[in-house]
Amino acid sequence: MTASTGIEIRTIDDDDVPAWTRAMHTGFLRPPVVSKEEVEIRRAGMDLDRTQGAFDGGRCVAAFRSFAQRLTVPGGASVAADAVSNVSVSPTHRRRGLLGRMMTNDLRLAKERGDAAATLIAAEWLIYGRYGFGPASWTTEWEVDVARAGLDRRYAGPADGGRVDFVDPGTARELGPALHERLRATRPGFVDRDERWWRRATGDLRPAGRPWTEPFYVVYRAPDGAVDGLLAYTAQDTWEAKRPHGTASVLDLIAVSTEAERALWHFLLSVDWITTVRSGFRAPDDLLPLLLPDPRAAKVTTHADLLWLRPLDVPALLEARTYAHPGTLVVEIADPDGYAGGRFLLEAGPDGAARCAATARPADLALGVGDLGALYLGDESVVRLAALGRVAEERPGAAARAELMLRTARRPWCPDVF
Ligand SMILES: CC(=O)SCCNC(=O)CCNC(=O)[C@H](O)C(C)(C)COP(=O)(O)OP(=O)(O)OC[C@H]1O[C@@H](n2cnc3c(N)ncnc32)[C@H](O)[C@@H]1OP(=O)(O)O
Repeated sequence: MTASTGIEIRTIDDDDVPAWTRAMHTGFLRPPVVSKEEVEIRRAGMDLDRTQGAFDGGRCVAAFRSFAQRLTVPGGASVAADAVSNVSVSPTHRRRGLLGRMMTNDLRLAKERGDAAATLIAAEWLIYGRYGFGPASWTTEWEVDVARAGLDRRYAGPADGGRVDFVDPGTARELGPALHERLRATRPGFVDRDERWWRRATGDLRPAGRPWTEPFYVVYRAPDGAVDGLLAYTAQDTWEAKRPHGTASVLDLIAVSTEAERALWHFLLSVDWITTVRSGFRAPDDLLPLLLPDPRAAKVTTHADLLWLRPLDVPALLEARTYAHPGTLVVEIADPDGYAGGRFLLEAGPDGAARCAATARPADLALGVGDLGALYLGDESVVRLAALGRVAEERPGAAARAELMLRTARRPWCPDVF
């Protein structure tokens, strides 16, 4: 095995973008071809100061980049996060520490910038724990057997006076951002979507070399005319022995009210010729199964971790969110990388707001920084981690108390893969 010492890691410049993109494709098992058009599209979305490449004798063999992100936390505030993406090391150069070197550089700069946390969507479970990331939100995908669901097949639209309409991609691009912002302000785990996100999702920016299938876009308007829901889906038209066996796959379904959510799911589940609906990656406690008369018609096809979170500033993080129960807690955080370690006093008031600062008081709980990442959005159970020996209960009863404070009524959900 060759050491990584002869390999230069540096931020890239404009001339490196084609080679960097090729290196990324190589690690992601995509054909190692890069068109001029793809370079232009990618370049426009990259912050070169935050884009690293590894170069072996001038050849780019690894890619890594990060970007500024807002992450919604329990209570609806958002924190500045360092979103890590496009991590790819060529198979010829794997396991020589290249990812480790690029991650170290990136986290150091994120800490210097004052980001509260780093985030990523992990390709594999075993990669990122060593860098202090923990799985902070999970996702579930269902496949609904429409015939079994028991919904009224005579459905002719929302009964609440609202309406459901198809819109063209341009209208989806116009209406989507404001709707998403309304939802993002209420749902922990959501991350911001920029203009590029909407342009890509609506076919206005198409990465070269990958086929584009125009989705159907549907909006739900409440009785007062407000756009409260947006659905994007593709459909596959399949027949067997003169019987329709179509599948609809949800790309995005965002809604700010139960009525909107119900209307959009009911609409999709009543489209003629569609016998199977794939939900896409939803929150594990999504309403979908329980909207069906027979929830067993919705079969779980994926249940997995999605958003991983690496705390960088514990007081900033713990003060940004709210708490379901008032209380005080002293947590001792171990962070071998030195960014977020220490002992902190968290004091949550009856209004849910909290103060947090370093303290010399004895710890109630001791845990690693990655486990704080897993607990932060309220999804993981302190008691469960204590049972596993990952949270040490230094004061009897502290785990149960922390559980009451940290858990959220609805589970956090990140609908975006970045
Ligand atoms: C946020 C994202 O973009 S997720 C996408 C990640 N990319 C991919 O999965 C694409 C295919 N894989 C790759 O590109 C690479 O193998 C990477 C990026 C996963 C790892 O890069 P490498 O440069 O090989 O990692 P590096 O050598 O720094 O590994 C550091 C440690 O992590 C371990 N590790 C790295 N990847 C994995 C893995 N997939 N599974 C288990 N352990 C891993 C290494 O064994 C090493 O452990 P050690 O220090 O105990 O020996």
